[in-house]
Amino acid sequence: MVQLKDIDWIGSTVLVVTPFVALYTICYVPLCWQTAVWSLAYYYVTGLGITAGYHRLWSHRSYEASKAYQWFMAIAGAGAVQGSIKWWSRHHRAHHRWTDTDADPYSAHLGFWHSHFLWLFYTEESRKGKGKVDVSDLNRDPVVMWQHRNFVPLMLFTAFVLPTIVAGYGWGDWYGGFMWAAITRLVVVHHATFCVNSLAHWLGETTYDDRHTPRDHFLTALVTMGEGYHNFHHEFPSDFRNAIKFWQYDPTKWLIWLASTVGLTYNLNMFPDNEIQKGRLQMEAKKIEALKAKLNWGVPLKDLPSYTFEEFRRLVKEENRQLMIIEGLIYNVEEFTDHHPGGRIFIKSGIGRDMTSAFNGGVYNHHNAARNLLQGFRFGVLDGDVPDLAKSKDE
Ligand code: HEM
Repeated sequence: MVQLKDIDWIGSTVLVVTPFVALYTICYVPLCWQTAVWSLAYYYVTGLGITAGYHRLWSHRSYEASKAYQWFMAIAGAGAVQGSIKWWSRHHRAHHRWTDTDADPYSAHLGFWHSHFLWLFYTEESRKGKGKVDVSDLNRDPVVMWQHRNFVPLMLFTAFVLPTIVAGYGWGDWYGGFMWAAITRLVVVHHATFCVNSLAHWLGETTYDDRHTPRDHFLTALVTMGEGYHNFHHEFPSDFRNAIKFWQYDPTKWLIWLASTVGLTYNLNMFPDNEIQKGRLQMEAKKIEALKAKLNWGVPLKDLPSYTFEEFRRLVKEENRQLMIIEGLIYNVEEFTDHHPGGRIFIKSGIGRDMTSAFNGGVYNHHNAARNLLQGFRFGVLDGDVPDLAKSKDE
């Protein structure tokens, strides 16, 4: 049960109030084209600061980067108002290590809205002791520690002051700059990032592993700058990519790769393709097995009774059973005689005999359809050999 003292009142107020301000902006604040372009551009800058910087560089160390790139990402990410790199990465590593458990800060098992943003309402105190992870590398990182120490003024400047003064000095739209490029842009970046923890655990395919909730979906990728191939990401978190196909939307990967062509990023980590394909095929095989289980494949061989040839003949002669032998198995064709696509006569001629040769080309080489049908007619397993006289002739 959540107690009042467990609530982080400042963070919660910001999270609740900003969407209403954004709604007011959309309805009543005029938007000129320069501010529209700037808001969109700054949305990408701050969003990529989170996905390429906070997430793939610092939380997962999936690639390395020059100092200039690191400073840029640390400053850009601060403008997304999602805590410092150190704070963010600690929670994110806990999320990966303890996915879907009580120690997962944004466990999808606690509901869509909990994983989307309600988890942020709880104070640090109430989360203490849960999901411990190693962040010693971050503590040693000078860029990360500088950003952590100076986070509040840096965040206020990059999230609110910078977008406003660019629009103000640039084309005289101080009010629009603040309402659109600062507040509304921030709300969109917030909820886009939050979708990685909520939507990406609800919508789509479990392409590589279905033991946990992360899923792959194009729509989530679209709103999260490519982070929507989340099943892949949880399976191979050290890979700098989230999408591995060229046609899948992953602008974060494109940026990291582009930066590598001019030396700003390097050592881009990719999980061996052989292992990726293994995971994918295992899941495909599982899906096929589930589909197979829905079909009737006949009585399993191990459950069939055994009959000697003499017992088989007695059943045919004395009890008038419509049985024939094909490849060591006895089939009851009683119901099938009148439906045989090859005609009644051929089936009748096989009763009480071994028709292996005729069935397999001696008379007609049957297709898969016939072999599948046969499974439904299983009657028993033949114990021993068939006398030559009872075998079909090729005619
Ligand atoms: C229970 C056993 C059998 C089953 C389930 C079965 C099933 C079928 C099926 C589904 C076809 C359609 C084509 C295909 O799928 O290959 C077919 C065609 C045919 N079957 Fe059978 N069959 C059986 C036994 C036999 C036997 C013992 C003979 C011969 C002695 C025979 C002779 C033929 C011939 C000649 C055709 C071709 C018909 C045509 O296309 O004109 N079948 N059978």
